[in-house]
Amino acid sequence: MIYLASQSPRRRELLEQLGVAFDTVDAEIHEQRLPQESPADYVSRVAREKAGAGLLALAARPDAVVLGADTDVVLDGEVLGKPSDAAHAAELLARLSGRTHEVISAVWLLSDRREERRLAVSTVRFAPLSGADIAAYVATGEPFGKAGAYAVQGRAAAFIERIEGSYSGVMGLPLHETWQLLRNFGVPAWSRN
Ligand SMILES: Cc1cn([C@H]2C[C@H](O)[C@@H](COP(=O)(O)OP(=O)(O)OP(=O)(O)O)O2)c(=O)[nH]c1=O
Repeated sequence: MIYLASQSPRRRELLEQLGVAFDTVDAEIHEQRLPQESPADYVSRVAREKAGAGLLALAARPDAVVLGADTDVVLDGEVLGKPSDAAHAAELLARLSGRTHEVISAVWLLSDRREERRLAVSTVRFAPLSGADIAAYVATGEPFGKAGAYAVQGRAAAFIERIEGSYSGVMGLPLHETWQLLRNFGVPAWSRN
């Protein structure tokens, strides 16, 4: 049985899109980048810790395969994270304005016998935004709970000139990479009715 170690409704929807039967498991972990840790290493570690916490919580089920994922926005080597309030959201969006940034998504599959990871790195180009654009977007409430203070699948689509990489990865779960991992673990996608 597959378990998604995530509270994110977006990840649930994305995994449903693959047609895989799964359940969710609670896996709250503390997310903090270590000194000297690269953004990709950080995102990967957090995703693995989520999956590991899920596996631990399911110790009673030896057949469990747990999926953990993490997504972050990286600009000039800095991990932007989620906005703490409206002013922080506006500040993050002003930094992304007119520039290209990276979105790193890591996905891990863990069982008590094996573990495997895939990473999806995408580049996203934002149009130059005015102060009014940013204020209007923050007022929608959409930036909250999102890495980099925007949602590609929401109204921020209006700001995005170009994406290269994995659209589902930018949303939070890179589906091609997830499908590859599931196959390697012997879980057929499209298995759900
Ligand atoms: C860049 C971007 C991020 N996001 C979201 C995806 C992730 O849910 C969130 C990044 O935070 P994460 O820490 O990756 O995930 P989460 O806290 O939402 O969920 P959980 O830890 O329970 O799995 O930002 C979008 O929805 N759209 C986007 O365009």
